[in-house]
Parts: sequence; structure tokens; C-alpha cells
Amino acid sequence: MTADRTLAVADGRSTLAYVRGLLAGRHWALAGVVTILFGGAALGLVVPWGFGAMVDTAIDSGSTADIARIGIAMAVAALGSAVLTGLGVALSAQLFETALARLREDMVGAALALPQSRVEEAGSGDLVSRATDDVEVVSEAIATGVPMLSRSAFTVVVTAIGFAALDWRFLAVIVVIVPVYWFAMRMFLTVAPPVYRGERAAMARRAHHVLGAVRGLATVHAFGLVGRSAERIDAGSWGVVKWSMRARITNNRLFGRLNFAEFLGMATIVIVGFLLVDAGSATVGAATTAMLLFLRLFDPIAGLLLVMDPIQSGAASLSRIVGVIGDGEGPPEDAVAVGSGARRLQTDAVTFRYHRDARTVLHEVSIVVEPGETVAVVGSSGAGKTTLAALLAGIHEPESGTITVGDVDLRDLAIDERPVLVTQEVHVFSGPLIDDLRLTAPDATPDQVRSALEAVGAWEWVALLPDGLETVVGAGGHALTPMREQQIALARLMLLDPPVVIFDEATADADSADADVLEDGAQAALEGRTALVIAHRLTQAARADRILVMEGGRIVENGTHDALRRAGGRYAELWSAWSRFRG
Ligand SMILES: Nc1ncnc2c1ncn2[C@@H]1O[C@H](COP(=O)(O)OP(=O)(O)OP(=O)(O)O)[C@@H](O)[C@H]1O
Repeated sequence: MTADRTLAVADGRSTLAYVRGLLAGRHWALAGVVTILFGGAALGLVVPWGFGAMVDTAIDSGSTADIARIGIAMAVAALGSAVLTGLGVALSAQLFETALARLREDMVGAALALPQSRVEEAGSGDLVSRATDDVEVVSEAIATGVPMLSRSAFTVVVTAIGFAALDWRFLAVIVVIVPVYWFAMRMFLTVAPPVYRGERAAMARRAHHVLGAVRGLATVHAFGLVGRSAERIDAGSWGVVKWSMRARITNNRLFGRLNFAEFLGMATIVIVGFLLVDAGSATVGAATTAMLLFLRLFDPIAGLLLVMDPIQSGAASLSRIVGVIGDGEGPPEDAVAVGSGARRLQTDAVTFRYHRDARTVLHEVSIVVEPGETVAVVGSSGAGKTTLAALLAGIHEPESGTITVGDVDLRDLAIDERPVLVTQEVHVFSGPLIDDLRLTAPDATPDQVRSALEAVGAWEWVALLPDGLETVVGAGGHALTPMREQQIALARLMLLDPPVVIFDEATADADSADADVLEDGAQAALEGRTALVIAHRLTQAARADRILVMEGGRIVENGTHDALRRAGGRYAELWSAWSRFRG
């Protein structure tokens, strides 16, 4: 039975495990990136060290050649640092972009494998937003966050080591600035996200008013609504101004606190440097180096704080994506293959409700469709025919009872072994017609495609298309009538060649002029298969080997067309009403 539940959101541990899986086999590449970035950051220390050494050399009346040598060492180190950092950032971006590509693939694969019932329960909007917005947020976090994190984190760590190497007492600066940065970050991460969300929402409202006025310009003019429209747009724009001001104030507060931390740090280094030099335990050059080291930290620390927001959002989105990937109930690992050949389709006392609190839609339904047999299901609207079809195709699971295909439980079957459901909703994919038909059989030859089209009565019109099988159909291509789309669906089915088929009013959409052609096509497509046909047109039911009549979620009659008509029950009633209707 189905229950109300949204799509899962993975917890921290599962998300981390998934990320580890994404990077599996890339450990050496990751270690290489870390080493290169560490080397780049370490070489960067040579520049402030060089300046300090220059100061000490000048104080000690060293020669110009000594100073020049230090300058050359600094230049080489700066170049080396730039090259290594650039290489490290590029390699880390490549590493993470590759992981992102796999994440996208996994997400699309999982979304496509999700049972339709799960998507319906959770709401398709949730899935769409995870597949688009959340993937976008993660890629944004990776594109902006990873290079900044890689560069900044290593610079901060290596600089702290540099302080310690110079004189451990310079580390006092870290004790002074860390609390200020910590509070600045806490404030920013608490205040900024709702302000940015508010700003985006205000922009969306303004766009909504502007688009509404532009699209409905004729109505705006006709009813003299120009003034009111302008007022709404004004109000929307003013909302954007207010939220943008708040966002800028939030940013300025952050930068104000960062500047305060920088001031405190510099003052600490000046004081510690003065005391150390005064006590003779450090040189003026060392104090200069300490100050330059600290100045180098400004950009990386600000960068780290600013990427916290996208990284946080990225982590939240990643857990939503990993939730979907883990949620796929897909085919069981040890899915059973029942082999080729015709098979029996059977339900045993199947009961079903759409929701826990809803009424029962199917009551202990037991049916058997023998191998190769075509059984039609008829009944009044709301009898439960479509629900039965959905259960047989594995879209919903019974609350109780079992469904078996060739004596194997439906739940244990691989997805491509399950009965194929053909409904009246046919989607024609954009592209050459032959590609559309080959969706279900990529290796089919043009001759096989043509035979399938002939069998369902579609070759006559396909042959007359401007480019025959190569004609571009679907959105923006050659338009097809509903009947032709149905025929395409039947031809796809023939090419797929499944042993068990469920037709849910697959030919119901056609005009009566087209109905006979489609029914012939459907008959051909069902030849040799085990088929259950939900029939709206009773002529279609009359062609079946046997008919089941459904009412109120129960099978109330079972027999051939002739036998049921003679019995004078519900089917006979439906048939005479249908015959009168057809004249
Ligand atoms: N997604 C759903 N959620 C809740 N109830 C549903 C849902 N789909 C169908 N039902 C209910 O289940 C019952 C059986 O519907 P079903 O569509 O299976 O009947 P049907 O015989 O196929 O009818 P029709 O011929 O009109 O398509 C109806 O009462 C219907 O309101």
C-alpha cells in the first residue's frame, strides 16, 4: 500500500559516504592535488620571509648583491607558488567537476528509476526541483567554493606554520583574531541566508508584476489599468530596493568585522614584535615577516568566510540529491529473470487503497491471463480498471495479495521483465522518427522498423512523410495526429517485443473513423503476447479471447463475449447500451 511520504533527504553520514564513493579510485589524484596546493602555499611564504631577510640584511649593512640574491629567490618562489597554486586549483576543479558529472548522472538515473507512485506521493515538483535547482546549487558551490577553499585553506594553514617557525609567540595573533572571525562568521551565516532569500523573492515578485503587465498589455490599456499596474511595479521595485539595502548592510557589517579583526591582528603583531625585538629575542626582519605574513591572510580568510554560504547551501542540496539517489526502490539487486516465451499473468486476492485513509479501490481481485491470451477488462467509470492496470505494471504495490508473472512475484522481477503498460498518453520524442521508434530497440534495422509500422497500419502515412523514417517529429518537428502517435506507440511496442502487455485504453483517444484502424493495429501488436486490455470501446473487448467485468473494485463477470451476452448480466447491459450508442 502506498503512504504519504516525501522524497528522502540523506543524513550527513550517508552524504559523506556517497561523496567518498564518488571520489573512490581517485585517492592518488586527490593526494596529488593536496601536495601541489600545499607546495604552492609553502613557496608563497618565501616572499614575506624575503622581505624580512632584506630588512635584516640592510640593518646588518649587507651588500647589494646579498639583497639582490634574496630578491631573485623571492621572485622564483613567487613564480613557483603561482604556477603550483594555479595547477592545484585547476586539477581540483577537474577532480570535483568529474565527480559532479557523475552526481548528475546518478541523479538522473535515480529519478528515472523512481517508481511513478513514489513521485506522485512526493509531488513531482519536489523531484524536479532536486534534479534542477539542487544540482545547480551544488555545481555553483563546487565551481566557486572548491577553488577558493583549496587556495585559502592551504594559505591559512601554511601561514600559521610560518608564524610558529618564525617565533611561536607570534601565534598570539591567532588567539586574538579567531574569536572575532568566529563571531563575524556566525552572524553572517545566521543573518545572510534569509536576507538573500528575501532579496531573490522580492526580485521574483517584481518580475511577476512586470511580466504580468507586459503580457496583459491589451487588457491593461482596455480597462485603464496603467496607473494601477505602475503602482504594483513600483511597490515590487521598492521591495527589491529594501531587500537589496538589507543585503548590502549585512555584507558591510561582515566586512566591518573583518576589518576590525585585521586591525586587532596588526596591532597584536606590532606589540608582540616590539616586545620581542626590544628583548633581543627577534630581529626587526622577523617582525616585518610576521606582519607581511598576516597581511597575506586577509584575502584568503575573507574568501573562506564568503564561500561558507554557498558551501552550506551546496551541502544541503547535496543531501537532498543523495536522498533521491538512495530512495530509488528500483529493481531488487537479485532481480529474477523469467526467460523468454509466453507467461501467465496472475493476481491473487489483490486489495489496494491509494492512501492509508482512503477507501479500498480493489477488493481481493483474483484474475488469470493465460500465456498468449488477450483478456479485456470493462466496467463503468471508477470501477478500478486503471488502478488494476497500474498494479499489474508495478506502478503501485498491492496492500495485500500477490501479483505474479510466469509464477514469479512482480516485485522480484527486473524492471525490463515487468509487464509493459501502454496508455493513451503517448509522448513523441523530438528527433527523426526512426530514432523515436528505436528507443525501445536501439539495434532494430530499418527493415524491422518498417515491418513494425506495417503491422500496426502506419507505414502508408510514414512512407509519404517528406523524409520518410528520417522525418523530424515531436516538438518543433512534423506534427502527428493523436491516432498516428498511438500507432507510433504500438510500433514501439512491437519492436520492444515484451511477453506481457497491459493496454490501458490505448486506443480510446481516436475518432471513431480511426478507431477500427487502431484496433487492428492493437490486435497485431498483441499477437502472441499475454495481454490485459482495459477497453473503453466494447468492440475492442469483443475481439478479446475473454472479458472480465469490473464494478466497485471487484470482478463481477468473467467469460467470452458471446457467453456474457447470453448470460444477460452487466456485460449484456453494457453491450446493448454501446450498440444503441453506435447506432
Ligand atoms: N491517484 C489517485 N488517488 C486517489 N484515488 C484515486 C486515484 N486514482 C483513482 N482513484 C480512485 O480510485 C477509484 C478507481 O479509479 P480508476 O481510475 O482505477 O477507475 P477506472 O475504472 O479506470 O475509471 P475510468 O474508466 O473512469 O478511468 C476511483 O474511485 C478513483 O476516484
